[in-house]
Amino acid sequence: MDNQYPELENKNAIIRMFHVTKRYGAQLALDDVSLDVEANEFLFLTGPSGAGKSTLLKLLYLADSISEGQILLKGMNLSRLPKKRLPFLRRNIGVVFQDYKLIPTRTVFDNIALVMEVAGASAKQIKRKVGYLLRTVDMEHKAGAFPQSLSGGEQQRVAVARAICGDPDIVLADEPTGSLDAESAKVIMELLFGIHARGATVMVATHDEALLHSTRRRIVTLKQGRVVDLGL
Ligand SMILES: Nc1ncnc2c1ncn2[C@@H]1O[C@H](COP(=O)(O)OP(=O)(O)OP(=O)(O)O)[C@@H](O)[C@H]1O
Repeated sequence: MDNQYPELENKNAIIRMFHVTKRYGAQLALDDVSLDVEANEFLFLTGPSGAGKSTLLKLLYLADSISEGQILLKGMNLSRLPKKRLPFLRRNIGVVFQDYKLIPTRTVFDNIALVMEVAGASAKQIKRKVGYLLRTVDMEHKAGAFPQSLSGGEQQRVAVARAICGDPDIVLADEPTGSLDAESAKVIMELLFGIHARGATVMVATHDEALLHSTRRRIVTLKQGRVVDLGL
């Protein structure tokens, strides 16, 4: 394992952040964040607007690079990862965004199938898996529809199916219920709890006070880029 901090060895952690700082120009988005996430944990990330929640998730799904510090994902140091290993690592991470980010020119079926297509799965494998996922998120009847014809809750159900299509070990969700009504939000959270129950590590960034009050799971709180409560 490419671990610069052997004194902090934690064999159960699937995500390890050590003194991570992220700057956008002069703006400090994350400030000396250290955080371990255990394999198969379900964890909430919260904090006021601008606290750094999206930035933290972005660093984990490799959409942005860190300014200082280290991140180990499944024991791999992201700063030292050869570029050719990036696609492999990305396939192990499913991402759900607040604004769904479905591809407008592809059908529901094809949006979900994309991850498997890229990974080189056969048409038969794709049909079986996407069919199963469509049933799981109760969207079988909309397989041929295009995203713009769906409600927000339906689009988010498709986005969750897409996120888990490649059987990722880690699912990162950034305000997945932020633009949904209470009933749709509940469905999305149940899907995420289901993914967790099947073995994935799940991190959910949210402002949703009702959700946070009703949970007994770990809540990590950020404020102005710093972790102010590890929720342990
Ligand atoms: N691409 C960027 N360029 C410049 N500044 C950025 C960029 N992305 C984020 N920031 C800044 O970094 C800080 C953290 O932003 P971030 O989006 O991570 O917060 P957040 O906790 O997710 O907020 P919200 O709950 O409003 O989504 C903010 O001050 C933001 O303005």
